[in-house]
Amino acid sequence: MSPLLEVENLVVRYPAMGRVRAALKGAEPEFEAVADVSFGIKAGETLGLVGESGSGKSTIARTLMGLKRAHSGSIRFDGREISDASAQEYARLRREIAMMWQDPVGSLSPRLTVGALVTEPLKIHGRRADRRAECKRLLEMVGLPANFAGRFPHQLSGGQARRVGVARALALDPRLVIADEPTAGLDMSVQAEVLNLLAEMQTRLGIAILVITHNLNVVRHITDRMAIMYLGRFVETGPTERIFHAPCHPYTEALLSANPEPDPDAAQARITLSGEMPSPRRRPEGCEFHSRCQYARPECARRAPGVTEHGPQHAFTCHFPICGPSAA
Ligand SMILES: Nc1ncnc2c1ncn2[C@@H]1O[C@H](COP(=O)(O)OP(=O)(O)OP(=O)(O)O)[C@@H](O)[C@H]1O
Repeated sequence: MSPLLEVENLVVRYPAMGRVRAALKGAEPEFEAVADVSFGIKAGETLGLVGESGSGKSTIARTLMGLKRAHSGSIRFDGREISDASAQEYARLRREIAMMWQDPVGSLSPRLTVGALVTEPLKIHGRRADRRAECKRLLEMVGLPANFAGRFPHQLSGGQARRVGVARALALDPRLVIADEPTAGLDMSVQAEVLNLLAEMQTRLGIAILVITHNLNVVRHITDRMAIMYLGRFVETGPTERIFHAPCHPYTEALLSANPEPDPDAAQARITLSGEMPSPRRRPEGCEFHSRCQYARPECARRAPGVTEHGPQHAFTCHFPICGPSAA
């Protein structure tokens, strides 16, 4: 089955500073927030995008939604190139690609009722439907009683607001949902409820989901595959369970070790990364992770690593991986 979404060699740039200032300083006027990223997602599959703040996750989401233009590379949705789509075409595409924003209460208009919020996408896209019946159907689908339609966002708990966000995202029967930090700010028990809901929606509706998160528990709970981002690049990609069991990239190892684990032995093995992620405005020479890598050798500062395939759908970029010989 060919992927529903195929991204190839995507590069997204932002202005580094004012153009005149950049020219005066002899600096590059733009920098790459996303640098040569490729991935695909099939219908019914969930891909997790993980990385520290500033690694470029939201920029990928914004580019897929047509809110930011790609500098180069290709984005194909259902076989169609969409990276150069017009604003009108993107407006149509939003029926098929839905976004679940990070802050559900903040992203829901405070003056609209839940009923109006959930059915607003139908109105925007001129879809004829019995809105009251659609609202009931969507609320029931996400486990909320129909009488929630009369409530306002401030009357919802965090978990209920997240459910309304899911219902709204599903209103137009999308084929791809981009979920930005779907559990941020929720208690552990509510997080599990929301994740179960997403997993259930995916199985029931066969949609593809791209989950963007810092939270590795979220990734482990609902994704089939994961991509670890550092400075706008993927440093490791592969099946989620495989990476959790045997990561190859030292950055992945450090992220996994920092994940809260009930097992005290695992907690002792926590790796603390030195310093902060460098700025993509001034990329380090060689391997871009070398300044923070506990295994770095002189060669790492000199030469950027290429992509190494390590078994089915598993790949990484590191000169001295921690996973041993390829299991391909
Ligand atoms: N509008 C913008 N103009 C200039 N630089 C930007 C803009 N938006 C993001 N950046 C920069 O691009 C890089 C990637 O940012 P991005 O928000 O995509 O990262 P992220 O991984 O989603 O972070 P977070 O988890 O905090 O949302 C960062 O260096 C950020 O400072």
